[in-house]
Amino acid sequence: MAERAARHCCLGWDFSTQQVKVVAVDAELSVFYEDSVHFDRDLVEFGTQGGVHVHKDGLTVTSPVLMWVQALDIILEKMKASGFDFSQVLALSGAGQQHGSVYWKTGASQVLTSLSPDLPLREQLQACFSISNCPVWMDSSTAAQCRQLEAAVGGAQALSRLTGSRAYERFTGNQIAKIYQQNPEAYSHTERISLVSSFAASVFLGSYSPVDYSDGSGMNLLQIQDKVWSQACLGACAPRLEEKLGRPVPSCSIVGAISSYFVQRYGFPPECKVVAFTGDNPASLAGMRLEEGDIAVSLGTSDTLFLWLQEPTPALEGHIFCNPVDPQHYMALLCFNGSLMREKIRDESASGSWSKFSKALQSTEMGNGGNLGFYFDVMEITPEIIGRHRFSAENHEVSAFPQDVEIRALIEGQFMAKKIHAEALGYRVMPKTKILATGGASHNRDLLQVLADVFGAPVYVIDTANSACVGSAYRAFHGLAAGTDMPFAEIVKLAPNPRLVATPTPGASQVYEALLQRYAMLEQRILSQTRGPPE
Ligand SMILES: Nc1ncnc2c1ncn2[C@@H]1O[C@H](COP(=O)(O)OP(=O)(O)O)[C@@H](O)[C@H]1O
Ligand SMILES: O=C(CO)[C@@H](O)[C@H](O)COP(=O)(O)O
Repeated sequence: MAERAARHCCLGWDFSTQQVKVVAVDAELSVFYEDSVHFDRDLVEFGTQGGVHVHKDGLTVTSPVLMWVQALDIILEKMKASGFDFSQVLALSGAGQQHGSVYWKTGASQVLTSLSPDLPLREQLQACFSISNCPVWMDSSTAAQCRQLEAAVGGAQALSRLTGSRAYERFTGNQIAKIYQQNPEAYSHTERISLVSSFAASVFLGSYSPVDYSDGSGMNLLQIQDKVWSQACLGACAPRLEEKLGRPVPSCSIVGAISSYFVQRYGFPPECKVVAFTGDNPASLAGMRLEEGDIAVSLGTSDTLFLWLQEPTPALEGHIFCNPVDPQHYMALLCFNGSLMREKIRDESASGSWSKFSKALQSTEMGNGGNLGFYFDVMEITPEIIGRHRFSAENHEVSAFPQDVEIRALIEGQFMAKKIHAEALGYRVMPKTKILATGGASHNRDLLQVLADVFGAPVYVIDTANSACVGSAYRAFHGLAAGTDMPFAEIVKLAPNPRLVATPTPGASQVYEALLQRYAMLEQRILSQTRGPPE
């Protein structure tokens, strides 16, 4: 058999809600290997749906930490079986679903540093966690802790100025506060708290990895301008929290060399560097190489919309994070529920088939004959609305739509909400605006056509929908150049340009101008009905 040519590369990982994914990117920035392990399908023994367990209260949402560990075992074994040459890996980095937290039990660091290469990780790490089911970003059970945190720092606006966001239920500080209040024993037996991103980095390092500034901005604990933990926030959440979190680091830091476990078991070179892992949205920003004026839309388990910002402008809606590739800058992010609702409507109205779902989008007209819908089976994040609400062209609430109309109402509604809330943050579509789409649903061209029509801007994709993985591999290359002051844009200048996949249909702006106004008005109507009169 011909010898495979050596191909130096960096690996990019993504520990997202529904799967663990990896890509290998070579020195010319070409992706030459991609793999994934899907939690529901490949790890059925954990019994997750969409990668999570929704608890009886409908608010608490967790994922088993050992499922993530075992997924890593499986994907590495798959790579080995395919003949992947680990000896060529110069560096690796990765991403994690944001806000989720992992609780390492006292003594776990000892286990991490002395893993035997003869055994899988799952067998050796199973006693290492004081909480086996980790709170994840879909959890909305910490309203009480959010109010406590805001009160402690002088209100929602003050917290937003400090940490980039008002208190959000899914943000890690509030989740830690709940664990401390409801399970103080487990909290006191915890020696380290990681984000999903820094947990994954810790496994590769064989010791605790610090949290990076960008993912750390999703905790309601980090002062985003000073890049230090806020003592007021730490104190409001739980005692001795600073020592359990460790010191945060710039996102492009090399946090160490890979653990000898991976060298001996898989053949990584001992000098392979681990670059700080970050959140999946910050990693996607890196993978999509955003430019000023562009807007990125990630259509994954969650839908997110993000922008590069020079200056932070924290508000009561949306989030400001430290920028993952430029320590002087920031990014804005809005988060919405995404694919799980699309899948539900696909199952109900398109017999579970994406191609029938697409046909419904093709056979219905822009503007849907004036029919509008809001579909939130679980509490929406931006804004907080629950339930399904359908309106006729005359703004009368109706109980059902024909199947095709239902599908278009869902997709137009999801995209109109994104445009309205991005504009509330000050974003404006400009003549040179590009929309960069990524995530699993960006495979669907009919869906991207609606996105182009609603926003009135062209939609582009990069060659893989896994921008968080690709961005992680790019960040690993950037980490290798640390110390040379090489800007990230210089590192990725050879990367393939995004491809145009949809341009606005003529007449779209007239149709959606009116519809957007109605959507915003109806959204306010639903909000005032569900929230009741102002206090
Ligand atoms: N053709 C398609 N049309 C619409 N959605 C799709 C299509 N193919 C996959 N998806 C959606 O992509 C989702 C997974 O997206 P992905 O970005 O990989 O998720 P995550 O990174 O959050 O685990 C699936 O839940 C599925 O609903
Ligand atoms: O909560 C947020 C962002 O604030 C989510 O975007 C999570 O980061 C989950 O990401 P996916 O698994 O959907 O990519």
